[in-house]
Amino acid sequence: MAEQHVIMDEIAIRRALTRIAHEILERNKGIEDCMLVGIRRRGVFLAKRLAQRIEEIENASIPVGELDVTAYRDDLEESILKDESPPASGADGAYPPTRGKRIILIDDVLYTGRTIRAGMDALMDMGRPQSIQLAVLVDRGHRELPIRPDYVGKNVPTSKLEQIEVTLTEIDTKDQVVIFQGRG
Ligand SMILES: O=P(O)(O)OC[C@H]1O[C@H](OP(=O)(O)OP(=O)(O)O)[C@H](O)[C@@H]1O
Ligand SMILES: O=c1cc[nH]c(=O)[nH]1
Repeated sequence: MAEQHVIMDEIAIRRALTRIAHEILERNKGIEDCMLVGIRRRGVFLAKRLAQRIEEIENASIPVGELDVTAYRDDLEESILKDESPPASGADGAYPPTRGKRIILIDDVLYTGRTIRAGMDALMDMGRPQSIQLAVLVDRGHRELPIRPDYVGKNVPTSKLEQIEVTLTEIDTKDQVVIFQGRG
């Protein structure tokens, strides 16, 4: 098995999310009209953790939505029909209203930017938001589209041969970010 290096442990992930929660509040001057939207799958858990921290800091709740970008990807042989799979849902399965919201889109890793492009298209199809901001736990560079994050847990310069893997306790054994040599 390829050698792995831990670049963020549980404590580092926790601190990064706490910092991002404060940055979101500072930039938006609170949470009015704000909504967190996590990209499935791990972005959703990060969004829920951020919502919890924001709630603790502000003593007010912020809506959380889930986004499945599969139908909007540009790397599928045959795109799944958009109306066959609903792109988004709230934490309780209901569609959250996105029109007019300041949306903070959340994902674990930002690489080429293609997932985020798909996410923005999905959001636009659901109703015109006031704005979209982007929060990621790790930015590893190598963008193929003009997309940049507003909030970053950790910038990790990488080669294209390396892989970043984020694991979260909600679905994995531990909270951790590792880097290893992949297939590029
Ligand atoms: O900027 P990009 O080049 O689009 O890469 C980033 C995406 O890649 C990963 O998802 P992946 O499709 O590998 O699936 P996973 O969530 O199951 O890991 C990651 O979770 C991001 O969503
Ligand atoms: O290294 C990478 C690239 C894209 N997505 C990941 O999760 N890791």
